[in-house]
Formats: sequence, C-alpha cells, structure tokens
Amino acid sequence: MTTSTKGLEGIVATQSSISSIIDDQLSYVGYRIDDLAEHASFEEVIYLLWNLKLPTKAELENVKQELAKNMEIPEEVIDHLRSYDLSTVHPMAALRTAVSLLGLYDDESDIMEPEANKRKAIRIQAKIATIVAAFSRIRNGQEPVKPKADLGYAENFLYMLNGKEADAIEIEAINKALVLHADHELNASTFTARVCVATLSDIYSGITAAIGALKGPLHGGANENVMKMLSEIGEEENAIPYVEKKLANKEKIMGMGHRVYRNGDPRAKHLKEMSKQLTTLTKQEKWYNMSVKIEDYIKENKGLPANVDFYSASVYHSLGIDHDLFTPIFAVSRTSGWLAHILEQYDNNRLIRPRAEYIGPDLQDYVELNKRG
Ligand SMILES: CC(=O)SCCNC(=O)CCNC(=O)[C@H](O)C(C)(C)COP(=O)(O)OP(=O)(O)OC[C@H]1O[C@@H](n2cnc3c(N)ncnc32)[C@H](O)[C@@H]1OP(=O)(O)O
Ligand SMILES: O=C([O-])CC(=O)C(=O)O
Repeated sequence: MTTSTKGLEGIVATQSSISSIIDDQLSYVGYRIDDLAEHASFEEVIYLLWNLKLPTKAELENVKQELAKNMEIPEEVIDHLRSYDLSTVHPMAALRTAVSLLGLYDDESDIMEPEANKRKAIRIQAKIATIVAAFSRIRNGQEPVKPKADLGYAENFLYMLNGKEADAIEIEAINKALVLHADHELNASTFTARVCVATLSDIYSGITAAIGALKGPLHGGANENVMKMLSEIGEEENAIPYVEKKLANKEKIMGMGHRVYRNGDPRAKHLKEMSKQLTTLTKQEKWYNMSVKIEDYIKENKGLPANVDFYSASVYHSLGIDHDLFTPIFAVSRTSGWLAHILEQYDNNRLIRPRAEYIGPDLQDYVELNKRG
C-alpha cells in the first residue's frame, strides 16, 4: 500500500459541481464569490447551491416563501433547549443536539427519496436559524420570538435573535456573512457530512455530524477564538507583543492560515471591509485596527494570510452578537453547503472508506492473561 498523507492534504476525494477553489479563486457553481458577496441574497445562494443555477424571480420568491414558512421549530425542541444548564452548555453543542432532536419530529426523516430529501433540506435550513436564536433568547432569560413570514432569511434571524426588526446595515452585514460562509468545497465539516450520508444514513445524521466537525477551533470554532484573543489583547498597543509571545510559545494565531489558500482567502477582504465599516459606525475601531496589525504581522513574519474566520469576529462583535454565537452563525450558513453536498452525495453515492497505513507492531502471538508480565 502507498504511504498516507497527513490530514489528507492535497488528496482529491470526490468530484463535485457545487463550489471550487482554483488558484485561490472561490466560486459557487462557477459564480465568483466577489460577485455573489456584492449582489446575492442568501436565499439566492441556497437555491444556487441546491439547483446548480441561479433562480428566476419566481423561483427565488418560492424558495424565500418556503424557508419563511418552515422556520418555526417544534415546542419539544424549545422545551429541550430550556432544560439545559445554560451556564455551561456551548451553543454549538446545543445546536448539534437540537438538530439531531429535530429529526425525531420530522415524519420524513428516514425516507430517502430525492423529493423527500429536498423537502427536509428546506425544513432544516429554515429551522436552524430559529434554533440558534431561540437558544440565545432562552439563555438570556427571554422568550423565543417566532419568525415572521414576510421577512427574508437574514432579517428573520436578526428579528428572532433580538426581538425587534433590524436596521438595513445589520441585515446587509448578516446576509453578506451568510453568503460568504455558505460553501467551501471539501472542507472538514462538509467532508464529514458526505462520509456520514455515504453510508446511506439520513440527512439529520449528516448535518449533526457536520456541526460536530465545524465546532472545533481549527475549523469554524476559530471565529469565537479570534474574538477571545482580541479581548485578551484589549488595546491596540498590546497586539504585537501578545502575538510575539504566542508564536514564541509555538501557539497558533486563530483566524490565520489555511490548508488550501496560500496567498489569501478571497472571503476575508469582504469581511475586513465590513469590519472597518461596522467598527467605525459603532465607534469600536480598536477591534478593526488591532486585527489589521495582527494580520500584517503574521503575513510578514509567518507568511500566513487571514482566513474567513478572522474578520468575521469583529464584524459579529460590532453587531452586538455574543461571542459564542459566532460559530453557530457559521453553521446556519454552512448548512446550505452541507445540504447541497449531501444531496449530491446521495445522487451518485458510493461508500467512502479510505485505508489507513498501519504503523503498529508486526504480527505477534496472543499471550494468555496469566502469562503476561
Ligand atoms: C473556516 C475555516 O476552517 S478556516 C481555518 C480556521 N482555523 C484557524 O484559523 C485556526 C488557526 N489556523 C490553523 O490552525 C491552520 O492554519 C489550519 C488548521 C487552518 C490549516 O492548517 P494546515 O494546513 O494543516 O497547517 P498546519 O497546522 O500543519 O501548519 C503548518 C505550519 O504553519 C504553522 N501555522 C499554521 N497556522 C498557523 C497559525 N494560525 N498561527 C501560527 N502558526 C501557524 C504551524 O504551526 C506549522 O508550523 P511548523 O511547520 O513550524 O510546525
Ligand atoms: O476549506 C477549509 O478547509 C476551511 C474553510 O475555509 C471553510 O470551511 O470555509
């Protein structure tokens, strides 16, 4: 057998028509991320990823209505969220459990026909934002807010989170963040989802597994840790000494580096621009200024670029969002990509089962218990 590649670096593990990263350029179904970030609504991107074409006006209206109509979550899921010890439960753990629980209240959860899978995809995408918002409100001692059928996805999420309709700039920021995080080829959580459903397990299992993979700090969990780092740094003048110390201790700087991008993550510049705008507007420029200092220093000294998680931290912070909700918001967006990949996997399935290069002891004779030293 050939030797293994640590972390499967550079291994092409599947074919996909959903998104691509070629020469540091990201596109969804061939549409450049820069164009989508500037012009598309999240619902348009959901449609694009699931249907491999941009929607017509009527198709977009339909997907918007379907999502809005399916946003409410079962009372049992809300009751379950109320039952957690909210002082210790991380919202990503709550989300993982709640999505799994949601599957128990979906009559079609184990029906594997393509049309049933598409209906479930809509329901999961619609409800995941509601779960995150409900968790946050319950944790803050507030009642969950029901979605409004006439609001768009980003708007509804903010409405359910804050209990009031959001400003245009907040909606624009969240919509853009959702568009930018929606899909990313065969990242770790998407691969996890595909491996799971390639056993012909159900969609809820695939999304639950993917949430677990996204939670880790080397993946989606990095955005929360970026804000933790910025908060520890506190003031701009502390940024470089802080980073130097981390590097001297061989610690990683969260939000920096990427397995695929070597010259920069094309999503980061959009979030950087948004961070500048929002931190200026909310008079919290120090978070942006500090981030720029760190980005420049790491680029110059380690040759590593900022990834999507780096500036999303100061964007969400300036929108007043709790830091541990940053990764759940990433999950809300990436659910659209996970679902697209799950549907694509079902469409042309083969069990995913690579090999391991064995590096343990040679064959040896079994030693009876009473003869072991
Ligand atoms: C949405 C996303 O998932 S984007 C990624 C989010 N994750 C992060 O931001 C966490 C911080 N970044 C990292 O840990 C890494 O850059 C990853 C996991 C994203 C990519 O990692 P890989 O391609 O596997 O690189 P790997 O971890 O092997 O690092 C290679 C070298 O670069 C260094 N390095 C990589 N990232 C960083 C970093 N953020 N800070 C400091 N050093 C780093 C490593 O220490 C290692 O150095 P060494 O060769 O001297 O030991
Ligand atoms: O592709 C990756 O490895 C990580 C990433 O940027 C993402 O999932 O958005």
